[in-house]
Amino acid sequence: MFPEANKGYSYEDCKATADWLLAQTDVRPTVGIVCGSGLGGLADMLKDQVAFNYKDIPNFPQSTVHGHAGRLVFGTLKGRPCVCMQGRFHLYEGYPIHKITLPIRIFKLIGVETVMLTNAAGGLNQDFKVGDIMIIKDHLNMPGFAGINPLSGPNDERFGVRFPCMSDAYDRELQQMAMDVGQELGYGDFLKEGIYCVLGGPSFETIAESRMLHKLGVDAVGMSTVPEAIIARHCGMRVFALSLITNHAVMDYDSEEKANHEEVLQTGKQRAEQLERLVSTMVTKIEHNNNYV
Ligand SMILES: O=P(O)(O)O[C@@H]1C[C@H](O)[C@@H](CO)O1
Ligand SMILES: Nc1nc2[nH]cnc2c(=O)[nH]1
Repeated sequence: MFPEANKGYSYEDCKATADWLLAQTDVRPTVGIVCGSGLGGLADMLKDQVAFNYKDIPNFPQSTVHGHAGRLVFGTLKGRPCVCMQGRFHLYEGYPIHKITLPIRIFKLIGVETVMLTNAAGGLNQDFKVGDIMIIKDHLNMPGFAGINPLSGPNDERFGVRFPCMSDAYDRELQQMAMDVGQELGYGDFLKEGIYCVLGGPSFETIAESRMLHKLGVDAVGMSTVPEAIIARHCGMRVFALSLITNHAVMDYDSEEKANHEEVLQTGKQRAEQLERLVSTMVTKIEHNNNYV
């Protein structure tokens, strides 16, 4: 009934990868973090690290993008057991969507309860500045409009239901926590919230595309995160996501600005410290069983 290409990984495949990882480390993470472009420094915050190169993990794809190291790092963050993807996978790398999101199901099977996704994105909201951190409150899944959804194909109820709700994709308590922590840390001036739109990439947006997305109410545009959020919600994990606004999406034919990956990585470096502090402080406040203390 379903074409072979749409089948993805079976529950047993995912379990085999999860069991392989659990046999190599005593760390039992309840928080899983995904580092966006240029944001891999988040993984370096973990203490007592046990790290695996993606090429050594059964079933894992390889990172092909500059700024994505390709390591899965286990460790503790201020005493809390965490796992961190230092590098993620994107549709434009040529991977089928099921492969991109495989690590999120592995997170679930090793005991992760809360997923924290980070990305680099182009700002469409005219009030946003380069260097702003946007807490994602909702998304537009553009590839999904064309049927490219990580849940397409047969559904395995051991992960979740056939038709998962997405109106609560981004946990409101965690959004509030991020705002509170950001205020406490003095980040009020550059902490924003908004709607993220995923496109397939790798080409950046034309002016017409950026204008269209802006009219649709999109605040930031990127090439990731949404498939991961869908898979995480499908299997019942809480999701928090943020975008670092690394560049302005060009919306004016007179503009000299040109989006480029070097600028994206450079902005990541400039905001790395604050982003790391925001995420690590949040982790210390996320208690086992997803309570916010
Ligand atoms: O992995 P993220 O979404 O942070 O990466 C963004 C999108 C492209 O991969 C790249 C463009 O510079 O950054
Ligand atoms: N699609 C898209 N992805 C990005 N990642 C970082 N900046 C951008 C951008 O301007 N557009």
